[in-house]
Amino acid sequence: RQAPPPMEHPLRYCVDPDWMPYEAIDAGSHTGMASDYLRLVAERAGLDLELLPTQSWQQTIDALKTGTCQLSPMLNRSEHRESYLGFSDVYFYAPNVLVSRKDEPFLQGFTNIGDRLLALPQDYRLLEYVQKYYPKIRTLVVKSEKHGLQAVSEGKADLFAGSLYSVNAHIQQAALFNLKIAGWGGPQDELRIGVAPELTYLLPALNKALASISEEEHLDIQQRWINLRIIQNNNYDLVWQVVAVTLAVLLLLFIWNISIRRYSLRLATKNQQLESLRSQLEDTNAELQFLSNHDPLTKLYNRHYFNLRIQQEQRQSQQHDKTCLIILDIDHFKEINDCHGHACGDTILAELSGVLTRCVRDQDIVARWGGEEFVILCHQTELSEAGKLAERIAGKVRQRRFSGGLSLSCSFGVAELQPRENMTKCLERADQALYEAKSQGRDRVCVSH
Ligand SMILES: Nc1nc2c(ncn2[C@@H]2O[C@H](COP(=O)(O)OP(=O)(O)OP(=O)(O)O)[C@@H](O)[C@H]2O)c(=O)[nH]1
Repeated sequence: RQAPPPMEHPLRYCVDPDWMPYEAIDAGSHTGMASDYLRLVAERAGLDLELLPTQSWQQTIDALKTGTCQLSPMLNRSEHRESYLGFSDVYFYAPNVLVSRKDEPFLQGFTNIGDRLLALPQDYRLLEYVQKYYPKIRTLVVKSEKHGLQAVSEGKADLFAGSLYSVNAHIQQAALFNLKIAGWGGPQDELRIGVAPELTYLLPALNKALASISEEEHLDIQQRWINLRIIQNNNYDLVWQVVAVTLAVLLLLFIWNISIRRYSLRLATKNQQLESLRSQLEDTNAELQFLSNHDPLTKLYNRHYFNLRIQQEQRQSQQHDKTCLIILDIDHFKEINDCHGHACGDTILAELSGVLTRCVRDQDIVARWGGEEFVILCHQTELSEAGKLAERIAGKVRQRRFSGGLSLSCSFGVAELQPRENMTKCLERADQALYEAKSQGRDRVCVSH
C-alpha cells in the first residue's frame, strides 16, 4: 500500500463566510455548526487546521479548485465538485425549501414551478442540480442565499431554493417578513467534509472521527445553532381568534351597556312615577288629615277636633288657669236659606267663619259645632273678657254686609270653666246661656254665672 505523502502543517481550510447557521466567518474566526463539527473531527483525527478566510462562497470554491485551500468542512457532493474534491461520509442532513412571497401559492417541489423565475446562488449544488434535471426552469444566478432571498422579497425573482435552516436565519436577520416557505426545494442537503485530491488518504480517518460523534454531540451542536422559526403563510388564525374574541367581548359590553342604560331609563321613569305618587299620597294624606279635623265648608275645626281639644285642655289646665267657652248661633238662618237659597247660606257660613277667626286670638280655638252654630275655646281668659269678646264679635257681625248684601245677627252664650267642673258641663251651661239669649230676643250675649 502506498504511503501517504507528507502532510503540510497546518492544513488550510476555507468555508462559506455567510451561511449561518451552518458556518460563517465572524471577526476572522470560523463559527456555526461546521466549526463545532470540524473541531471534534480535527481533535479525533489528529489534524492541525488553519482557516484561510474568504469573502464569498465563490472565492472558497475557487480556492478549493486551485488547491490554495485543502479542505472545506461542510458542503454537498456534486458531479462537478467531485472533479476537484474528495468527500467524507455524510454527517448532517438538512431539507431544502422553496421560498416565495406570501401572496404566491404553495408549490410541490421544482415540478410545478412553471415559468416562475427561480433564484439560486452561484456555485451551489442546487444550481447544478436544477440545470441538469430541470433545464426548463428559468433561473436567476445570485451571489449568495442572502441575495437570492432579497431578490424574491423585492419581486426581482419569484422563488428561491435553499437550505431550510439558513433560509430561516437570513429571513429573520434581514426581516424579510413578506416571504414564506412555499414548499420543498429539491433534494435534501447531505453535508460532508471535502478535501483536496491529494488528501483523500485522510478520508478514512475523517470518516472514523465523524462516526465517533455521538447522537448527544450531534443534538448538542444542532440545538446550539439551529433556531428554526416557522414562517407561516398568512396564518392569521390566532389573530382572527383574538380579534373575534375581542369583538365578542366588545359586543357583549355594548349590549350590556345598552341594557343598563335602558334599565336605568326605566328605573328613572318608575322613580319619577313613584315620586309623583308619593307626592300625591302626601297631598291626599294631608287633605285627609285636614278633613279629619276640619269642617270642609268653613275650614274651621270640626266638632270632633274641638271635643278632643277641650278634653286635652281639661287635663292640662292648672288650678289658676281660667278657661271660657262661647257658643254662638246665627239668628233666623232658616229664613236666609229659604229666601236666598242654600248656596247663599253656605257662603254666609264661610264668611262668618272668617269674621270669627279674625276676632279671636291665636291661642283661641274656633270650631263649627254644627249647622249654623259655632264654639270658641278661650284659654286663660276671664269670664268678663270672654263676654267682651262675644260682644265684639256680635258688633262685627252686625256691621258687616254678608253675601247678597245681607245683614246678620248672632246670639251668644258664654260660660267659664269652674274648678272641678267637667268641660261638657261647662259647655251645657254655655248652651243654656245661648238659649237664654235666643229667648230674650236674639242678637245678644248671655253669660252663665
Ligand atoms: N246653607 C246651609 N244651611 C244650613 C247648614 N246647616 C244647617 N243649616 C240650616 O240652618 C237652619 C237652622 O234653622 P233653625 O234651627 O230653625 O234656626 P234658625 O232659623 O236660625 O232660627 P233661630 O236659631 O231660632 O234663630 C236650617 O234651615 C238648616 O237647614 C249648612 O251647612 N248650610
